[in-house]
Amino acid sequence: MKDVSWGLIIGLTIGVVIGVFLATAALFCIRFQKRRAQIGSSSSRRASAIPICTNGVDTRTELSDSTAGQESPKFAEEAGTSLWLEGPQRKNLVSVSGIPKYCYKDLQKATSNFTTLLGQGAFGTVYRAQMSTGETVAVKVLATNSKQGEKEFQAEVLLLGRLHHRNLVNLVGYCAEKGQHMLIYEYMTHGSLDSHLYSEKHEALSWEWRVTIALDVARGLEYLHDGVSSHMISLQKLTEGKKYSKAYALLLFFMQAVPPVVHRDIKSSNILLDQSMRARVADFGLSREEMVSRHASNIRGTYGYLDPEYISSRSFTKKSDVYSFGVLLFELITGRNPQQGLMEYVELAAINAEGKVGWEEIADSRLDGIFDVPELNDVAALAYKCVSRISRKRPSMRDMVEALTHVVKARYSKKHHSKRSLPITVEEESTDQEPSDLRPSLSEHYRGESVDSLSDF
Ligand SMILES: Nc1ncnc2c1ncn2[C@@H]1O[C@H](COP(=O)(O)OP(=O)(O)OP(=O)(O)O)[C@@H](O)[C@H]1O
Repeated sequence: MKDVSWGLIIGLTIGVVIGVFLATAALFCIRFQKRRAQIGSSSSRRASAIPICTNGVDTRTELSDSTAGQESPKFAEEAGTSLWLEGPQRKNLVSVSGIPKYCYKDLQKATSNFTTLLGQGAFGTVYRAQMSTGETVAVKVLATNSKQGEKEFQAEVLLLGRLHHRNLVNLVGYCAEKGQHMLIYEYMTHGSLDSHLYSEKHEALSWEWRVTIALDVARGLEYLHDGVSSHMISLQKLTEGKKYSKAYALLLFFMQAVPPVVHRDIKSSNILLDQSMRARVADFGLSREEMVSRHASNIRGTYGYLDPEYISSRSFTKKSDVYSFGVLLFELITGRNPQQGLMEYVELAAINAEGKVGWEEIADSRLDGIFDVPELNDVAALAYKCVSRISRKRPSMRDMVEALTHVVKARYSKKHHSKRSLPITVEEESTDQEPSDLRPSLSEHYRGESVDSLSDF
């Protein structure tokens, strides 16, 4: 009798759970269809029609502007939902991943037959493409000597397409035709950070802007390292203000959740600056089989930024990225190239600096002494923790986001101590939401320009 009633209870419970699950799934489908219809018909501020090749036939599909990034969550949602359920595309990898597939001939035309060269990297050649829709993108044509097969390429595209953050150079499409593999990225108007630090073509970046860039990079890396937990915050945001129902937000969350990604090649040439001079991490999520350091066999990465522990153990971890990030911070402070003895210079300065003070000695001469000394010391002390030889003593990227945010907030409150009328919107801050009033305004990214106004972008 006891057995029968237990069986009944278990049976009923399973029945109820399955029933609830099916009802919820049905609700999702209805909401998705509705949402898809809305997205399809909405004339989003940034939306543009991009020709997309599907099963060999050109179709036009709504796609948000690549520059939208995280400022507008529409891109991820549109890619994730509107394309995902497309009937005819269902069998196509493009529709499953939600990543638009571009036609070779369109890209050929948009790059004037691959002549609009932006540069050459370890993975291939990058071109600027002006699409017929008016959108500008960067096309990375992967080197044909790559050992990567079709499946690996598709897997890479699938992963990259799931990573979306405003401090990443997001993938907006791909092309696999005529034996070529291409990745299409958002176009970064202001080029790479290293050109701003070292090229006379650009004015020197102000100290304040350097800190802002550091915080941007920290946020991008934090997202890569703790992707899923960052999404927890996004989930919270999705449900805020009843923009989406909890169930719908939960589904979006699971569709976008990504495994942690270790970058493996953080360096100033992999930090690109967008039209607002906002820093974004590039070249993440790419398989790096070919990317072997010129200086040591089987070591992948770039000389000058390599974690010494990785060199000895051959095991690359998130903390190896933290090390490279520390080097990048010192690069921002000193304006010196890590491949030309930066860390030796830092180690010498560390003897005098005793950890927390005296780092101003190594400040970039292009700053002309215009920086807040305690702030520079704080950032240098943080950088020094990142480059600790013992990886477990290094902070996490989350710690770095917190610490750098604190530096910026302290600056803000110091500056506005006497101007109490301006509010500090501390609550605004989260891992993927920029507290815009903590950033110098656009006109202030070059050295010597006033940063009294903290106006929004
Ligand atoms: N999305 C983009 N927008 C604008 N310029 C870009 C973009 N992606 C790359 N570039 C430019 O193209 C050039 C080559 O970039 P790529 O990332 O392939 O190589 P790299 O970072 O210079 O070197 P490596 O591959 O060794 O890291 C660089 O000058 C870079 O600034």
